[in-house]
Amino acid sequence: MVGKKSGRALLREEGLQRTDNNMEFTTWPQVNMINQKNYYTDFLKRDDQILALRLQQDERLDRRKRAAVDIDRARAHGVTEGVPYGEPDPDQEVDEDEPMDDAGSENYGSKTIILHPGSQNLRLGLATDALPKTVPMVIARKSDHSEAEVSEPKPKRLKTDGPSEEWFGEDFANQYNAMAQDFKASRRASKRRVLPNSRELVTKWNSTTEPEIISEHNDPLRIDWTELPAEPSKAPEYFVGAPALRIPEDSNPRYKLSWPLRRGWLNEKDYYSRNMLERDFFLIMEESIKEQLNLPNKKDWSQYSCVFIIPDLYEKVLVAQVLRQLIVDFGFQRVCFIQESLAATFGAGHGSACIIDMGAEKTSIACVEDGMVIEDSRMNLKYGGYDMTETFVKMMLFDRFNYSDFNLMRRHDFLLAEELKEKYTTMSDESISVQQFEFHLRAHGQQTRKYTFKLYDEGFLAPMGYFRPEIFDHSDKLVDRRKLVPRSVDLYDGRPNDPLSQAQLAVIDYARQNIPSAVVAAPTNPAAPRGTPLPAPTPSKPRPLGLPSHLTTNGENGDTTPRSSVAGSPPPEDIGTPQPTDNPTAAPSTAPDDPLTSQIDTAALDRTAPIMPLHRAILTSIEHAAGADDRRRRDLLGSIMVIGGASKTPSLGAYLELQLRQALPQWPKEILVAPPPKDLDPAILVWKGGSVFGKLRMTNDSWIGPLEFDRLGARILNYKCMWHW
Ligand SMILES: Nc1ncnc2c1ncn2[C@@H]1O[C@H](COP(=O)(O)OP(=O)(O)OP(=O)(O)O)[C@@H](O)[C@H]1O
Repeated sequence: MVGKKSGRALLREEGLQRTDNNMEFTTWPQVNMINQKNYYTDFLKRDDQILALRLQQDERLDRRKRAAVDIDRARAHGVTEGVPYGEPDPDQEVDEDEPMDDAGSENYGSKTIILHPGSQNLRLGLATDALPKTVPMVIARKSDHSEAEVSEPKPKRLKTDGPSEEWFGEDFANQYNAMAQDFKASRRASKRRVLPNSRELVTKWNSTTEPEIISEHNDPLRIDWTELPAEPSKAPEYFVGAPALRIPEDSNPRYKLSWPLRRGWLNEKDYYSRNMLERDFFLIMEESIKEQLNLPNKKDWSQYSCVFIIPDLYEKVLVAQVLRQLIVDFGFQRVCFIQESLAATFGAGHGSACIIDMGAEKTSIACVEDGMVIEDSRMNLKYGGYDMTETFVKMMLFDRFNYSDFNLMRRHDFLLAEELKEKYTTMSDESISVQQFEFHLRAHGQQTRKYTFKLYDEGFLAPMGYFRPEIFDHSDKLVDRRKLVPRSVDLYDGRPNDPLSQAQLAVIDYARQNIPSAVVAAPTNPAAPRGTPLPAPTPSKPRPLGLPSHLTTNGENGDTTPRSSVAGSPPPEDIGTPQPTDNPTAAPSTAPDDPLTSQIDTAALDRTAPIMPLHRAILTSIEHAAGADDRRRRDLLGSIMVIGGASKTPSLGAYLELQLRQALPQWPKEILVAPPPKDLDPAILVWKGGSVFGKLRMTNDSWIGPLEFDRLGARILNYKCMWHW
């Protein structure tokens, strides 16, 4: 047996046993292995070891002590005055969700500011206000040129000579004609009268009718342009909000307009430095609080709390920066965050709903149940009211609109386009026929021109773009994405950690397969021009509408196991940690053990604009929320609520309902699309929800104060968000 051991092993054994010189084998202290059976630690397992929870506990104790002192004082006062103190009923529980207005001597919400920034509009107000103030989310800064002088006209003309049918390229012409044909067919099918030459009537009239010139004193509705001092050097450095939009194009000095938020992201395309971009973003809010809420002195802001409303699929880097700004620079007493969809349910007073928020440049969809956003149902589609405006203008120009110089980059043209869209787009096909309208073009320093024009189906086909988004121009939606603002990554493993959902992955998958213009080439291949589609992904099997796409996203490998929620215990230092800015693509592209990110190259997320037809997206979101639970599916299908400014297009809800019913014929009676209750303006519903939230007692748990921020920085969000941060 001994002979079988190697000589070296024998020597080692012998050496270990030899103590004949009475010396230890090593002077290094020997640590014995811990017996795993008896091993125990409560490190980070008790609430009192977590600063955020400890402070919260202390605050509660303080409040109780103060209340006890108040009661003692009231009792003593009662004795001296001879009026007995009315003891509270000990059996009566305090309703944590009850608004705080009754809680103190002063009106609680009057010192809470609600901020909801959007791509086009910032909404802000005090929690006690019935309605928010709406400020265009734009800033004008002194510059050598106006924005229209330095950028190409919008809608983008691919060809400027030749007939207007060729201006926007063959793709647009084909899609527009196909939509018009389908519309004609559907009108015939529903027994509506269709005249064969309607479009010819429109193009003929528009191409031959000249505008009428109206002298300034005969124009009753002149624009109030923003006035500038006669001496250019005394002109203010910047203007914010509506006055910025009213600065004449030819002003001296020139001003250039910037929109720091685009498509719900920071606008990296129009800025050259992250500092400038963030400075403008916060400056618009700061000036608006000063002016609109009448709080000119920043020192007073320390008495105010702030509820900040963020998208459902937010970017951690931005939220972390907002927290820093609100606490450190604005000096608010405390700050809390709430997601848009959840705020919408608060505003509407519903516990559960499927919220479709159609804004200017993004449309978000999420299912909310019992006060929680269902994580895997969240979607953020990059189209909205602006895409519809642009498409409407394109369609009119295609049909020889007599104001052929239309350019949405010019301030007065942008405002005019918004006006025409609000007046003449509709999704009710009853009102479609060749009709004559007029508008006034009021440009600074020029006489007013009155145009008379004809419209046929353009006002119907433009909002149809939500259901056939190939017609929208997606070409510049991802230009310069991640140029300035890096993606958030986990501090420990360096993996991207912004929230993502199965529903959003399904959208990206759809866009890659079906909408080539939504996909841009990988930046690693410098030879490929922007806008070149990615190499075609493996073709997926056609997916019928309504089939749970969470079962088909992995479908390539036959894995049809439903995914569990993304939720899990947050990594301890999981904050919006930026990675180096100059190469986003340097991020580890897949996270093999994360079921979500392992499905897709995460760098590819930035190269695909999430685009999907609206009705299809809603069903996909609901499928991810409901899974195999039919009761939940039925509930969600019956509580679809369409909100946001772009949802105000007449009859959009009814048309959407029809599309959903056609897509899911097996659930005809369950599907219900409703506007917000009580005639609430759909554009301000989210803000309204934020104001309700700001007045709830329970929000006390999500407030973040300067002390907590000082100690933990943005990591505090791990403990203070109502959802998995
Ligand atoms: N009556 C109306 N009819 C059609 N569209 C409208 C109407 N009123 C406003 N809109 C559109 O609503 C959009 C603005 O909506 P909203 O203020 O909700 O957007 P936002 O919150 O600024 O943007 P986002 O959600 O994309 O960040 C604009 O495109 C505007 O043209």
